[in-house]
Amino acid sequence: MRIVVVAVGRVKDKPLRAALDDYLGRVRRYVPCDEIELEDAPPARLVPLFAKKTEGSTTIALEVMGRALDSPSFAQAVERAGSRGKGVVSFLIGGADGIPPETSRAAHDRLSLSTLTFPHRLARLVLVEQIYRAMTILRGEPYAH
Ligand SMILES: C[S@@+](CC[C@H](N)C(=O)[O-])C[C@H]1O[C@@H](n2cnc3c(N)ncnc32)[C@H](O)[C@@H]1O
Repeated sequence: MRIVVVAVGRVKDKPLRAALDDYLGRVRRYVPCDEIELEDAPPARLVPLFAKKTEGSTTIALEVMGRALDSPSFAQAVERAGSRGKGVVSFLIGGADGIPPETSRAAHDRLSLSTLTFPHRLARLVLVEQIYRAMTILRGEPYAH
């Protein structure tokens, strides 16, 4: 399995960047994981960008109104997605205006992290933490605090 996080916006805030890098590093102990940042743009420009960056992968759009899962079920969903096709799982995070509807419709799955709406950079951090948690669940290993 390989994981790609495709997110709108750059994380420039140092503490947030450090927290993201910490969890990305933890995920990379288990699987290769890339982070791709897209410039925020109108939907007409974002749709082809998302499509290009996720070509050939199984795509999971992160949306407030997506399927709500607990962490063990999220881990199963990641494992299932990783067993499809080439084994590349792309997670999509939108910008301030969310994921374009066309990109959302094209995704293989739509998952929610909470019924609360987070700023996109914070949603990215919660997502990467949950991917790390999923890896520990799938391997039956303790979560390192
Ligand atoms: C500020 S939110 C976008 C809000 C926008 N009005 C909408 O309804 O999509 C920015 C991005 O963060 C992610 N996000 C924020 N809260 C989320 C949540 N609870 N579950 C999943 N993704 C979330 C989504 O990818 C969303 O596109």
